[in-house]
Amino acid sequence: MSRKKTLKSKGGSSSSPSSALPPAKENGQAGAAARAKRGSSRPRPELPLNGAVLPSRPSLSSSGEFYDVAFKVMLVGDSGVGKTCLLVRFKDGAFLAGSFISTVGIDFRNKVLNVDAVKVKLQIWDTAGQERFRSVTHAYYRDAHALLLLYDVTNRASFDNIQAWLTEIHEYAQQDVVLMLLGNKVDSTQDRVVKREDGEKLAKEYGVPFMETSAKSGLNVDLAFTAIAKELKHRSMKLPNEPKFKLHDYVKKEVRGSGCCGS
Ligand SMILES: Nc1nc2c(ncn2[C@@H]2O[C@H](COP(=O)(O)OP(=O)(O)OP(=O)(O)O)[C@@H](O)[C@H]2O)c(=O)[nH]1
Ligand SMILES: [Mg+2]
Repeated sequence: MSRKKTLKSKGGSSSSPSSALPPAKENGQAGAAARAKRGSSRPRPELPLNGAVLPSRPSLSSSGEFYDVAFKVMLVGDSGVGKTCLLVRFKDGAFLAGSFISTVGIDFRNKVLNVDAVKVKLQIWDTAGQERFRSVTHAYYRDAHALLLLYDVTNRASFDNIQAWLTEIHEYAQQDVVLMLLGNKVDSTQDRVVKREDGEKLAKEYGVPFMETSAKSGLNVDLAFTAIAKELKHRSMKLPNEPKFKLHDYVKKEVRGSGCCGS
């Protein structure tokens, strides 16, 4: 993808609730991609854009779990950075070792988290990083409440492409989308080519929270999704006297380093 230094300003964000949400089955697969490819109707709306805030009347997800509020999170970044593995680690607590199977189009998984006694359902969309699927994923940005943007610390090009991804996000996503930068594969210490400080510097430049992760070891994986869930929950359900949740501060406090001593 081409690299652009400056972010383009967006010509007004649409907040129509005709959001791209999944078909009835719990873990969507090719159906969503096929629909997007056909350019026909996007997945059936299910949640309003600000989340389904119904604390007094919990909803039942298709997996049979109750939830109070639901949000859509998208994983984006170059092919091979570990988006699918990150999602599988978070959802199933396992690592997909072995040969790399690139995602085709788009896929999703649901997970319900307990955030301050509120059940938050995250509907997590795993996009294909390959350039040829870019037009498919563009169609889904608009309805995302949060984006996790990944690069691979063992692949310099994936880091260099972050600015281009940010340009794309600025162009297609909602202006107030919650964004977090993740440097994945920190377990591969021998192959690391992107220093933690480089990731921190870039994140600071763009004002986004940052952490390094490993889908293989599980480092910071739950934290990344929990932090997003907390931010979204607080945004949609803030009580009058409740202090504002500060995502940056929370991440700084909770993040674990990849070194020996959890620094
Ligand atoms: N060492 C290590 N390898 C990882 C990690 N995460 C993913 N991988 C490996 O990296 C390769 C790509 O992982 P995927 O999760 O499929 O990458 P992706 O970002 O989903 O790629 P696309 O679907 O093409 O966009 C696989 O061989 C994984 O086993 C990690 O944290 N550490
Ligand atoms: Mg994938």
